[in-house]
Amino acid sequence: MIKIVDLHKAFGPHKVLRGVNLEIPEGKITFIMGASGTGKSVLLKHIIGLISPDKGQILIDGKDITQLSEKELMEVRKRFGMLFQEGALFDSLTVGENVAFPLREHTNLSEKEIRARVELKLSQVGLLEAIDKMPSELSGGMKKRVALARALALDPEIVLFDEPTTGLDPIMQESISYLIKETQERLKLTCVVISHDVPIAFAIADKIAFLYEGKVVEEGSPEEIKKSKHPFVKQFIRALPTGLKEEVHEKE
Ligand SMILES: Nc1ncnc2c1ncn2[C@@H]1O[C@H](COP(=O)(O)OP(=O)(O)OP(=O)(O)O)[C@@H](O)[C@H]1O
Repeated sequence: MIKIVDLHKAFGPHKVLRGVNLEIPEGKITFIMGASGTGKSVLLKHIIGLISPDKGQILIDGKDITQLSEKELMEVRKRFGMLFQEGALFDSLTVGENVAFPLREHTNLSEKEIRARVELKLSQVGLLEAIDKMPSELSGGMKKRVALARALALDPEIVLFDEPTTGLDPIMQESISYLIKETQERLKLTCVVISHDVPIAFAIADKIAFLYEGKVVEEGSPEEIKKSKHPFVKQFIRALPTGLKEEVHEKE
């Protein structure tokens, strides 16, 4: 289990996180939602120790990772898979080489073992046939699938997703969401997903937490969130178009 306790982070005068408290249950999908610029990505980066807080704790199985050395953090990070917003495949490497990349970086597996693992991970996302293709030959959704295969290459226990469906058409969004859900259930992963997508969160999340003004203001199952009385949460889940949502948000 990941427990975030009273987390504070400012960049200069800009206080982004102002006392975040959140429990992320093991073997479940937790969505972190909130308006643009509220600090969702900053929070995610704290969870893997890429940013250290001004105050507060991140407990992973009871151990506070904010107190670890860089070397100890590297060990903790081996338990994580990450799928960043831009997908970030290496354009000059084939799909197979992209998935092999973390295996070459972090393991001593033989070439034969790497090939077998890459084939397994690509077949888990339904893209084995693309193994020798270049990223430029793939659609946006296929790239996300490859990025997911790469995030799963090291058999992580915890996978962090930063907006996994952004930039995809609605059909592809749904397909990637169900792939995440199906993979999470099959591999019993702990998933943390940052997303703006309310229907997808309601469809696949076990838990949803809303970040607003630097704090978690609402958390619970999708059913509980639907009944939220918090004005921001109510507005957000009414799924107004983004521009409009920000206008309403500013007027508050
Ligand atoms: N390294 C940094 N230095 C200075 N400011 C930063 C840094 N990282 C993030 N910020 C600021 O922190 C705020 C929160 O950023 P963050 O990327 O976490 O937002 P977000 O909620 O993920 O937004 P979006 O939904 O648009 O991705 C922003 O105002 C951003 O400019």
